[in-house]
Amino acid sequence: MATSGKNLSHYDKEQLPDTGGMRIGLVVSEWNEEITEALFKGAYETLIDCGLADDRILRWNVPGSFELTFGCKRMIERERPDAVIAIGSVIRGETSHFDFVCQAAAAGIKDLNVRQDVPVVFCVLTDDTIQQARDRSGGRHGNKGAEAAIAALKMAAL
Ligand SMILES: Nc1c(NC[C@H](O)[C@H](O)[C@H](O)CO)[nH]c(=O)[nH]c1=O
Ligand SMILES: CC(=O)[C@@H](O)COP(=O)(O)O
Repeated sequence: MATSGKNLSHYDKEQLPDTGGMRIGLVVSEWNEEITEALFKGAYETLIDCGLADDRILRWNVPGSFELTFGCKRMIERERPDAVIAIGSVIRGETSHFDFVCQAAAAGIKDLNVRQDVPVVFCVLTDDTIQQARDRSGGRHGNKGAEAAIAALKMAAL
């Protein structure tokens, strides 16, 4: 099912683990700030709605999606959160740079999940147009940040 077949913001709090005591980190890319701030808002509001206090939510920024892997790695080393959400927005331009940034971000975050024990959630939009990104960061398809927050809570409880 493609994103167009579901709303990224829908979740059932009854299906969630006990979030008491959890601490969730968010590493946010500054590229396409309109989109990444909307994704962060969706994730933050969902975490609060699911019972986390503001002081249990940690945010760091990185320049772009390519740097998400290092930012998540460094946050895990220094802060030991229960899970980390990597937030980015990659929008296709004129060259193949899009492909390399997307592949590096996905592979780096996957590798973090394989090589250490804090779950890292992939909240990186990879869109052909700004409209596609807007539709998935609080628009007609919901907010991938909300989806990522739910994934982070579930993974932190494993
Ligand atoms: N074009 C986009 C980028 N490019 C920047 C890279 O992520 C990286 O910061 C740079 O290559 C220096 O290492 N990043 C995004 O997140 N989104 C884009 O659309
Ligand atoms: C994803 C990118 O790096 C891209 O936005 C850069 O644009 P361009 O390929 O036109 O240099």
